[in-house]
Amino acid sequence: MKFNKQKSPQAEKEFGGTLGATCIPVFLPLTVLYLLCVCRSPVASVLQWPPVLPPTAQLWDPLAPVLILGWMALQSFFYLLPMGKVSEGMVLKDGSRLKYPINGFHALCITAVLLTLSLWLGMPLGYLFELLLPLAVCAIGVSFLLSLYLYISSFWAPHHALAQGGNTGNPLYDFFMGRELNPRIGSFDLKYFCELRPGLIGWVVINFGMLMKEVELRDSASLAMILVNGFQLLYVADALWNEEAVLTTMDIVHDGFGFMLVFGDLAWVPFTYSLQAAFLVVHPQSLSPLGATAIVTLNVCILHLNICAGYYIFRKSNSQKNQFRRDPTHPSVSKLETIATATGKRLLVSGWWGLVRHPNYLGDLLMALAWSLPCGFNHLLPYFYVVYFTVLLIHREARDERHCRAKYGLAWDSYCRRVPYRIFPYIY
Ligand SMILES: NC(=O)C1=CN([C@@H]2O[C@H](COP(=O)(O)OP(=O)(O)OC[C@H]3O[C@@H](n4cnc5c(N)ncnc54)[C@H](OP(=O)(O)O)[C@@H]3O)[C@@H](O)[C@H]2O)C=CC1
Ligand SMILES: CC(C)=CCC[C@@H](C)[C@H]1CC=C2C3=C(CC[C@@]21C)[C@@]1(C)CC[C@H](O)C(C)(C)[C@@H]1CC3
Repeated sequence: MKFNKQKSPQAEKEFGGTLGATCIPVFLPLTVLYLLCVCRSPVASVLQWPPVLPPTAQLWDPLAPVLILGWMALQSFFYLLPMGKVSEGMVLKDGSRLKYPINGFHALCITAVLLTLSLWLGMPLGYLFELLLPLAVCAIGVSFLLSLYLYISSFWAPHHALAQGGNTGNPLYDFFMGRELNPRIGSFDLKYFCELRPGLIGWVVINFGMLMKEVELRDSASLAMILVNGFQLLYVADALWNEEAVLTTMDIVHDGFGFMLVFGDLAWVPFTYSLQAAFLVVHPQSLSPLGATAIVTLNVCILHLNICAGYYIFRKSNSQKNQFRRDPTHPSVSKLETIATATGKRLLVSGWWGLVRHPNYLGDLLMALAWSLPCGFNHLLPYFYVVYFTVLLIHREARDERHCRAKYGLAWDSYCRRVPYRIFPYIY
């Protein structure tokens, strides 16, 4: 294959352009380490000054690289096992479609069996709490190395395999955004694998490790810890159960595979999304009889908020769009009102996608809130996820809006007139 230095015509750079692409890879890894330190400090205040810094000895453990590389190898092995069906992705620029194994849920189940077995063999899973910082350091290191490999190898990819946004010719920006859309080693799809396997399953394993640490320290798991573990396990199991739907998301269809996604998948998700569980290990929510009644009532409300409101909206809207994009004639979506676009694709303007322009973000945000509430109201740290996620989704919605306006032009404008609110009905 020949060396490809061709650039795509690029209107405007995203994420703050070259400056953003230079600062974010420094700032975000430090944020992960900082949050992990804050969460185990007694005060657990993100606003604490001077900030809590870890002694260098706490950043490294020789076990960490073994665990991270072993984990990646184990999940790659599950990915390659001939289990589950094979599905096709969306049509690519050259008219072809890639094939993807749909066996993520199998991988989660086998991981659960292995975890149970290791518990039975007496492995101290609670030790993951002590290892969090060195594991995060290694995951960050792996993210940099993998992104570098992806950047270099993308020069051998054919021009039609490059992502629209990540080949501007500016090395820092392209390294950050990702040049190639679907980098593969043989039939092994690196982006699809990283998006759903090592980080997402790693997140629930870390959560479970925090639960075991709590059992070690206080002989039983708290209600708050059980709720956080349960909600987040539901989220991850749902993502893997509906794995096929990820093939119509922005990450797979539009974004290149560069540092932003690699680091997001391998380091950011497992180590910041598990902050609530790690926080609860050091900051248990004490329960007086009155407090217990209030907490149980609150938790019933949280359960409803998470499962009935958040999860329902999130799942239904994602599945509706996925079904529509795969087969608009399917009985579950064929009666929905749509508008035509010049590209031949249609846009849904009724059903969930007629409520707001991103109903799936609304559901996701409601769930995010439900994950933090069990941690009480005395600290900001457990609410980090809600704050970060709101910012991420508002920014993501704006990016998607720009892409869709460029793709669909006037049809997108008429969709916006029909469905004026972006995420929150009557608010935003
Ligand atoms: N937990 C986390 O950290 C994160 C979770 N998420 C979740 O991932 C899920 C996927 O999100 P994301 O990939 O951002 O975006 P979407 O899955 O919403 O995909 C956006 C695309 O959907 C298509 N689309 C938009 N409107 C319509 C319509 N009316 N009718 C038909 N198709 C439409 C367009 O693509 P086209 O027309 O080309 O098909 C658009 O580019 C969401 O639930 C989100 O909450 C996202 C980011 C982080
Ligand atoms: C701050 C930073 C580095 C941001 C990078 C963003 C990534 C963390 C997220 C971009 C899109 C994501 C998705 C999920 C996880 C977070 C990232 C990678 C997702 C896999 C979570 C589970 C959901 O069910 C999902 C499959 C819909 C979702 C897809 C998008």
